[in-house]
Amino acid sequence: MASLRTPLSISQTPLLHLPKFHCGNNTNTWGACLNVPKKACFTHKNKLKKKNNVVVIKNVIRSSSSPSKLSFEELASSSSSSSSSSSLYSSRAISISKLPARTREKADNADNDAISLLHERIRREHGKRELGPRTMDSEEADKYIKLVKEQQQRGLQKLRGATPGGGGGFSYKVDPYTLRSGDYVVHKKVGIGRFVSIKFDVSKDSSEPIEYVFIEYGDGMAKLPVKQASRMLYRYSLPNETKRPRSLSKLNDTATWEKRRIKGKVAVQKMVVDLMELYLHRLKQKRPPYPKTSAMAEFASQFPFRPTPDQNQAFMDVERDLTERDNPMDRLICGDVGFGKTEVALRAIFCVISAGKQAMILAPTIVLAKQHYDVISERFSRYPHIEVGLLSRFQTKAEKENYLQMIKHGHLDIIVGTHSLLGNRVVYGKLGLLVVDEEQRFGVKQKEKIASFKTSIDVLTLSATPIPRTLYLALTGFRDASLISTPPPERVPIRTHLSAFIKEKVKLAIKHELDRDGQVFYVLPRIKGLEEVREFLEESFPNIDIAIAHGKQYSKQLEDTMERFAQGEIKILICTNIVESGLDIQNANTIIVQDVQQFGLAQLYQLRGRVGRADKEAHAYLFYPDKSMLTDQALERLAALEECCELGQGFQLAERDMAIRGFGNIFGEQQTGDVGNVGIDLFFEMLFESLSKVDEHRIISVPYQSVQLELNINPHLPSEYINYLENPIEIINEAERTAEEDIWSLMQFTENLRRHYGKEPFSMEILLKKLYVKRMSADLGITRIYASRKMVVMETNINKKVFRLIIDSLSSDMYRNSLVFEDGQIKLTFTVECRLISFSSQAELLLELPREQLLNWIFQCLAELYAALPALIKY
Ligand SMILES: Nc1ncnc2c1ncn2[C@@H]1O[C@H](COP(=O)(O)OP(=O)(O)OP(=O)(O)O)[C@@H](O)[C@H]1O
Repeated sequence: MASLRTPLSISQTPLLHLPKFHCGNNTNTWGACLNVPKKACFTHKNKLKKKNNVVVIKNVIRSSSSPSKLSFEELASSSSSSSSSSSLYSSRAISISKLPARTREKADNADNDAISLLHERIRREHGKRELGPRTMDSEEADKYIKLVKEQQQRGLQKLRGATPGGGGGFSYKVDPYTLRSGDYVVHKKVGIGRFVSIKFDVSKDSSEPIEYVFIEYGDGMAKLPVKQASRMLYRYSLPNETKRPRSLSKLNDTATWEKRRIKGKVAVQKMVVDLMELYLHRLKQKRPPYPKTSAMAEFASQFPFRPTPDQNQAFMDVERDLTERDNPMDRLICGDVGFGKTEVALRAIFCVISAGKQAMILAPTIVLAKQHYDVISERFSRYPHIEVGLLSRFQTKAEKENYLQMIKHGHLDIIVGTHSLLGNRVVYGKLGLLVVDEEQRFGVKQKEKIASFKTSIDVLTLSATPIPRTLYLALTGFRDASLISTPPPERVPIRTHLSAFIKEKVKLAIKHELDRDGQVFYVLPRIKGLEEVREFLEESFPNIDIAIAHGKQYSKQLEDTMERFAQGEIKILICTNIVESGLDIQNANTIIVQDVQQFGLAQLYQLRGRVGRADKEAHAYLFYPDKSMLTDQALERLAALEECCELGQGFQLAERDMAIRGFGNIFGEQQTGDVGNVGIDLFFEMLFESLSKVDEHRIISVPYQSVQLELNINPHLPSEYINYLENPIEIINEAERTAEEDIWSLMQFTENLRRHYGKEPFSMEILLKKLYVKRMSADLGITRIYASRKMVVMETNINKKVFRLIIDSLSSDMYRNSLVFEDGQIKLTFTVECRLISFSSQAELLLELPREQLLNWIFQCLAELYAALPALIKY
């Protein structure tokens, strides 16, 4: 007892200043300061200098028979019996979890110990995302995974014509005859090389010459029979991408490539898991389903056309999202221009506002917003109680203010507008649905704002040329998507004419349209040339009404012009791409685009889609100034547009666009690096492989308490440390409790402990490691760990495929070579480690090994295995 209470020598060390504690009446105090010997491993030198507070540390009340050293178990178990005494000093003592929350800091002088390294690694490899308590049970997870897989299959089928029931129909391999000299190619077994040529050559065992593909590698030339090459070669980058690999692989060093390939595979797997978890997170947001009413059926029956089968499917999908699911909808309606997406949105709006909520329609341009407003007002005209409002810059300040008030107080049911609706000044009383038209045309900040809506309200996105990422998400099944791939009946493909600009051609085209009493769009990439065109056209067609429209016009003027064009008074509209998306004027069936090379592919596709929206044959004339002035990229784009002239080719076009612009646009920086490692086609093959196996790579954690660690280690904590801890029992209990919670809580606990008491003594480190081992085991589905002869055996619920993936994720060859999986057990053989720890005995080594060393070894091994977790779906 005396030793417990004897303060440590003052002369030996600088003062240890810890936060000031006030003691309860029954606690013994040691006085104002406590000095700790320098050699005591738990001192925290750097901290000492910084802190100025004076410390009052309480002593633990213990009976005189208390041992000077307590084992962890003894401490923990004494907690219940000593709870009364514990309460004596716990009322004001600081619990570790209540300490200042600078939890991400490292303990200054504990940087290089195994626990700190594990923390660093977990933060690096698991990202900032903290897993938190898992609320999803296996059954729920199964349901979602099934959903994702179904969507994935539907998406793939629709987008690429894959056969149902499998990923068939895909081939990422390249046809060698399409390669150009200098193209980078990837051979799955050898790595990245540069295509040289295809030439006839004689093989070793035949005199007949056959065709070979010659590929240059870092250390020589390889030749591959064409047949084999078409099975083994992938493109490194897309045909129009100029991306170069860092280096060429070497024929004599396939191991380096193999490592790179496996690294790529694991990265892809992690990406899939990330997407999956994001998706699941969204699915966990709840809102009550909307009621399904007869009024909805009545509203639907007022649609003047017979819906196409794809429209019907989209109606059903959306209705199901709203009325059957209890989490907010985030659905993409992908349909080519003019295929009838608007009606899908209108029915969703009806459903939501019938339940007393508001709906907001966000359009990329004011012209389009106005059109939506007109269409909605017309479609809802039989429901006079439904208030529709358009918020636009055409309004005066007072009008705007009035609208904002109406929105806020829920007096407007449907609000249409541009991005101004996303501003902070707009306060919604009871917003239930957001419809976003052409999301890709909004800026980054606006997209972020839109994304922030998605967790709380239903969002429906309409898109004709989906941005690559959207397309990709839809394709992978992580976003709900309905595809409208068939046009309304009687639609005729738009005839596209691409040529150099000739005034006569322009005149002829316009005359043809005017002769059939139609209207013409004349589009330029900039405002500057509009007047010049007007002069030319007024000269050519003196009796025809011609007007100019662009975004910089005085708002009222623009509104009037658009109105008059919609009414058919104006026959030729000379404009910028303000008419780009969504505008639906059925009588305008000729569009002329001058300086076509200055538009993006998706833009052009949209522009072309302004015509041919009824049953008349429509024409799109795309003029460039002179072919010699076009860049290769521009030519490629235009050729793509001319090729995709059939109805419904918007998706192919989006893909082409994606190829032209490069994959950096779809993936984040990290993924771009991963793509760079293995090349785009192999990356995609891996991606789809990983997606199709998303349900196989699941890890099912086990309860922490069910993990049996049969190592028989119960180290005793030195009495100095016990005394030094202001509340050892509570601290020890808290350690166990945080370990039981999750790894992040345990990490936080350890860091706080170190921050306040310095690096722990060896025996405490061992105790902590036991907790980490149990925590990591529980997360990895390991239920029992024991030593058997030369092995450590870990009984687990994982399957062979998961084990394979874990092994692929390991960064250390040593563990890769010493781990095997057999009959539900991961076995860690001793031989490799044996060298490391210089043990020579051959038999029963593990039993002879110091227990602490064995624990360290297991700790390190689990830390390695743990790095694979981000690549696994966790439940
Ligand atoms: N099933 C149908 N049969 C005939 N016409 C239809 C059908 N569905 C919609 N339409 C009409 O086709 C035109 C284009 O429809 P809508 O504006 O909904 O297309 P969209 O997919 O939104 O096109 P965009 O991407 O250009 O905005 C509209 O005039 C609409 O009334």
